[in-house]
Amino acid sequence: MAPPAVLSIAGSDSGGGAGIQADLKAFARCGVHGMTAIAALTAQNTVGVTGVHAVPPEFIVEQVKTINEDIQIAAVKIGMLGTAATVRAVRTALELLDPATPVVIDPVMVSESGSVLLDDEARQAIVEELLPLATVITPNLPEARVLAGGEGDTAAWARGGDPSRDVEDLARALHALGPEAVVITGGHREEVVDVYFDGVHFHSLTGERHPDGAAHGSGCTHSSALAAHLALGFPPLEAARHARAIASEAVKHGLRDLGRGAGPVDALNIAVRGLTARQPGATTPSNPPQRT
Ligand SMILES: Nc1ncnc2c1ncn2[C@@H]1O[C@H](COP(=O)(O)OP(=O)(O)OP(=O)(O)O)[C@@H](O)[C@H]1O
Ligand SMILES: Cc1ncc(CO)c(N)n1
Repeated sequence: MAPPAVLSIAGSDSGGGAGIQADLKAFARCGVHGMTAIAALTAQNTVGVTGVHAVPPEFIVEQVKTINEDIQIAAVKIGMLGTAATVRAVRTALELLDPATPVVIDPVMVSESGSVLLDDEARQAIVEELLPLATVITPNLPEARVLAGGEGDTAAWARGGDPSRDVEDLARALHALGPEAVVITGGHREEVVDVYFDGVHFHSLTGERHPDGAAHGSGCTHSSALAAHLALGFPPLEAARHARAIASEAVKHGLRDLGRGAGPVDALNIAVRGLTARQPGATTPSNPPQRT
């Protein structure tokens, strides 16, 4: 039987650390088939983002429509969108799907390197058009502060929003915007604790902190792993626990030395697997693929 197929609607990170590229690695890590509708292109490396190129809204819808005509979409993860026109296209695309499809929204605003990835009109459009359709939303703490209305613009992210609101207060405010559950991720806190709120109960999702890891793409990995676990049939709280553990492990194995800036997470532990393959005596494929 084919594994569940999970769709990421998100931006491309040309450096391979975050965005669609991280999502596909997280899907593979979780044992689901990954599919993509690319919503924006970034020219990006570990140091920063030098350019963003929007995808025509009709083509975002077409990517989702074409997948949906052929393959059963078991869950959707939504990442970087960039503009309000893109947000509206994603809303149109979601309306094509079975309404029971779980939707995880990672409201990406700023890259690890500090570049703004969402304009202010788009932030408002996410609140109005997408959050009410979400099964789970996964803002980090500064994104939660901005979405909950403590600050007027996305650039406020860099200032950390309004620090006077505690995490539970923020989770309540975000839940009131319509998602079934809220996970405020903890990568930006002293203790890396993800806070889960389903409208009734709070849960603290704890685990080790890896201060020496590499965290570019941790949020993308987390939201994709969460969507994958919903597709695999886990209830949202359990899916959030697995997602925290997988993101944390990906940070621990992160490729610190890859570039000059914030190194990417490594959900597949590629570095170690590469070393293993280069060990003397390691098995080589008996039938290597032929170049044609
Ligand atoms: N240093 C760390 N050690 C362990 N787990 C971590 C660490 N940093 C982040 N995580 C985990 O990674 C997940 C993503 O959290 P984070 O708050 O870093 O997202 P983000 O800021 O959106 O990420 P991104 O860098 O992609 O923008 C969470 O489950 C968080 O607990
Ligand atoms: C494309 C893309 N999506 C998300 C993030 C957030 O890490 C990023 N830096 N780039």
